[in-house]
Amino acid sequence: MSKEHIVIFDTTLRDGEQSPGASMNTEEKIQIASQLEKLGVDVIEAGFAAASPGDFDAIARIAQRVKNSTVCSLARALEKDIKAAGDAIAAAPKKRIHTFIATSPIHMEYKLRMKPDEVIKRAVEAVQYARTFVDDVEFSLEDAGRSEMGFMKEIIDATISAGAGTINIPDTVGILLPQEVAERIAELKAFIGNRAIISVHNHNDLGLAVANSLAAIQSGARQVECTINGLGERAGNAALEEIVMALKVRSDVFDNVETGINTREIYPTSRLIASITGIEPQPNKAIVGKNAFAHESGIHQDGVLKNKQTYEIFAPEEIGLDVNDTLVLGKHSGRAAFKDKLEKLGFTLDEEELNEAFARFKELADKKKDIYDDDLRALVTSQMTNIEKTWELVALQLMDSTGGVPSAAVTIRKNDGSEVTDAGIGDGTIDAVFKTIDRITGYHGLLKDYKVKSVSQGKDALASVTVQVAFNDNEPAVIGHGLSIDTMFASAKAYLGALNSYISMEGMLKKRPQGSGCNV
Ligand SMILES: CC(=O)SCCNC(=O)CCNC(=O)[C@H](O)C(C)(C)COP(=O)(O)OP(=O)(O)OC[C@H]1O[C@@H](n2cnc3c(N)ncnc32)[C@H](O)[C@@H]1OP(=O)(O)O
Ligand SMILES: CC(C)C(=O)C(=O)O
Repeated sequence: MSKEHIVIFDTTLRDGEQSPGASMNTEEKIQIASQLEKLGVDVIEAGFAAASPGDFDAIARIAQRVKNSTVCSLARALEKDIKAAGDAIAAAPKKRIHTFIATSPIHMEYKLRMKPDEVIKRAVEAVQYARTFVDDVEFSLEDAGRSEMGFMKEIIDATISAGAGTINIPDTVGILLPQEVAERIAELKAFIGNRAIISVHNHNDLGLAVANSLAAIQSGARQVECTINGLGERAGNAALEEIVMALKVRSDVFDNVETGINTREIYPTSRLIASITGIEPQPNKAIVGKNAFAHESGIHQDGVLKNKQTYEIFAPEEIGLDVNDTLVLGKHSGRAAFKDKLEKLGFTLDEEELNEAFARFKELADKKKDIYDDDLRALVTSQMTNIEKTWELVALQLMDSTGGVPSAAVTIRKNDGSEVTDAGIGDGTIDAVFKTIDRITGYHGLLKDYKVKSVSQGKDALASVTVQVAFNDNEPAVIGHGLSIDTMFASAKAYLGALNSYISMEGMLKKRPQGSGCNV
């Protein structure tokens, strides 16, 4: 019996980016899109072209780069959004416009302030206009989970006739239970038949997004929208890795369907997203959490030592988690091993990028005894943020004593080659560093958030610092990342990263809510 294909529609770069703090810059998005293509996703929702010039640019560049997956942009049911989407994806060999409008009574009355008839008319016009750009148009009934069945059928009928090939039934607020999803999708499948592919897009507000997606597949949905690590607005979306592995591990139940996902790329993709967004999956997260294959208790360990299957329902290798990876990188490693390792971790670098990363790896290996995979991920992802370095940290000297006044001497280099040194005091050492940088650069930053985490293991672990700084009262905070084995050095780099990002986007900031800068 030939199996039916489940279209895996990844929206990490669109809905995933709607997770607070998950904004990614263009270079990072391109890297992620390439990895999603390697993972084998059918559709990459690369962003919302009308949202900002930065989003448009990222989608356009992904459209030029990605060859095997369909590149998609979201668009409201508005001419200007659809035009932006169509223009942004124009270069892609396979392209889709995804247009949507809300269909629930509460959204139509209070948010859109439109009558149901107007909503249908707008949806039809949107789909027809989208078809002037592409053959592949998806229409979503936003808040379908709270929409009336009769009205959904009416708008679905009209939009299929207007040219939509995929009809998406999102549970936008994550309110449905698996049984309800199963019944609703079965009824819509009977209504739609083979006129369009039924898709689902489930949010995780009650922790049911994956269960609901699987229930939908059992009722006839043939596209699932999902994100890596379950990122997404509020409590997130259905996690791609959980859906795909559930389909695979329980192929006895899902015996009539298959996906095109190369499951061995799941773990590298998850790590790439975590290191770029700084959002780690919770340790007990299914499939990709740090503890997903850890056996802590004696009885379990005993069982696993005798036969792994006593407590493991699939082998970690199936998701590309190589527990026996014996390739150890250190100061004596060469380019070949380095490149091979990066490829295993999901990075595809061109020659110039590889040379730069290799030089930085050697510098790190001189300072640090053990280089872990997470060190390499941090090293490469920080390099990918192609923000022009207007200011670069050269040296940092700190003085702090109990009861004394913390002070910092900072030397930074401007992009014209000139170096400036100054010293200042502050309420703490970090405050002293940031204030001194302000004095030298002439900017005044207000620190909104400061986070430090250890990237790998051991006393010489890399410190990764993320700051959010507002450089102007009227503008939102800018993100900066810094990486060093010294926490204060990493902090200064993160602050300069945010400043460099702010300077490079000064003109654009009024349109774009958040930037991301990185200094290593
Ligand atoms: C369920 C989802 O996840 S939908 C995707 C959500 N993602 C985003 O919103 C991220 C990108 N968004 C943005 O950058 C901005 O909201 C923009 C650029 C799209 C719009 O910005 P603004 O023009 O300032 O509008 P704002 O965001 O304040 O309000 C949204 C407007 O779109 C309207 N709208 C919402 N959905 C739709 C739709 N599907 N079709 C048509 N109009 C819509 C709202 O009714 C509201 O209109 P109003 O201003 O006439 O009341
Ligand atoms: C635009 C749609 C698909 C969406 O993100 C939602 O309804 O949650």
